[in-house]
Amino acid sequence: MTAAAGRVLAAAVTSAVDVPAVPRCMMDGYAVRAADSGPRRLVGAAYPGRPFSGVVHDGECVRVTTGAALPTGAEAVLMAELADAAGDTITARSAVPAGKHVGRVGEDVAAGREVLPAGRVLRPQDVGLLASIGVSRVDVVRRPRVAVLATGDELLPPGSTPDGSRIVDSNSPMLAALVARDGGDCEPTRYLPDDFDTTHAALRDATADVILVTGGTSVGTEDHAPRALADVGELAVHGIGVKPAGPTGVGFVGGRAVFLLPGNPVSCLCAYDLFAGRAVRRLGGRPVALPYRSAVLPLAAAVASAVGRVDYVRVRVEGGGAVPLGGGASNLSGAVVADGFALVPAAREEMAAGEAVEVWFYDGP
Ligand SMILES: Nc1nc2c(c(=O)[nH]1)N[C@H]1C(S)=C(S)[C@@H](COP(=O)(O)OP(=O)(O)OC[C@H]3O[C@@H](n4cnc5c(N)ncnc54)[C@H](O)[C@@H]3O)O[C@H]1N2
Ligand code: MOO
Repeated sequence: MTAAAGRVLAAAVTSAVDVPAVPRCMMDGYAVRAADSGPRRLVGAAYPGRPFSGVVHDGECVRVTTGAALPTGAEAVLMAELADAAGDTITARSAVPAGKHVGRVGEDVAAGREVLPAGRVLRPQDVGLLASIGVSRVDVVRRPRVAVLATGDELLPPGSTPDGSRIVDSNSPMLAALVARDGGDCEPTRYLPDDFDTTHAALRDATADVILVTGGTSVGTEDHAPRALADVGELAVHGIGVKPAGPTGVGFVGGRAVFLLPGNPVSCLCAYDLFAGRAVRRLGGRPVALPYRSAVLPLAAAVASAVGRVDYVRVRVEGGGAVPLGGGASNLSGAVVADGFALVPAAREEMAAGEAVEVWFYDGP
């Protein structure tokens, strides 16, 4: 069942049983009849899993520990600290009303109650609760499989040292971490040279639910992905009013969603978060909205934008304000020092210092 934590429940779970199944003692002490007063004779003991087999009558009591089934006939538990024991005679220092320190049947979970709805992302305590009602297997939504096709003759796989004009692929490990966060599973990255036929074949042969292509999305002579996708499937969108991430493309091959993510690492991050991540989350049964907590903060400085374009602005939070950071789309360090990002709406040409802006925090929900 531990493996179910973090997964999305496919169907609601209803409890077939009461928890607890019997009235239980909530304190260490003595199980007594409430109407009874005066000294009581100790007639036995009950422990969790080892109930008292007799019946408690007036003038009697049974030693109990927390979690023991309340013995038949008993109505309350007298806490050990409130009792004086002299041999087998137990005297209460104060009255014990019926029901005192007794957990009722089904007080945790009543039989017939829906304990977890479909679509729930299972938390550790959910898994524990499922175990407590005797459920050892649940149906969960399959994790979407995601293929990453990293294009570029210049790329060296992670683990390499940058070598002159050859750079180390930073997009794939970042995407694998983003996909894992969103409940998907990335296949090992496929490295593709800047070549139309290879890109075309890789798109045609991919079997994953979602295909992420990084690099080669723009209009350069070596940018083959848009044409390859248009030829092998459908290029529904190419070029969006978002900066960075302008060359992003979206399409399909044989019913699989394909996202063309720009090679510049910050653009890749932005395009994944604003577009591809939604598909991964949706296919895995999770909420599609950005998985980031947000807060409305005043901008510490003006931000220039353009009408018709959404700007993805990395910000640091300082003194309660959002400080816009510079740094281009090719410099991932800008997104590393940022606490989060703000989006300048398409209708705005700029945002002024002091204006309230919604900041999405990279650190998560
Ligand atoms: N004439 C134009 N040139 C460019 C335009 C444009 O509209 N007209 N758009 C610019 C924008 S915006 C971006 S973003 C980039 C998009 O480039 P591509 O998606 O075609 O990506 P590449 O050219 O292959 O690479 C860009 C840049 O990113 C580096 N890169 C690529 N893959 C990775 C990776 N896996 N890990 C790390 N870095 C990677 C690559 O080496 C390049 O430096 O195009 C502009 N040009
Ligand atoms: O997507 Mo590009 O990053 O605007 O340079």
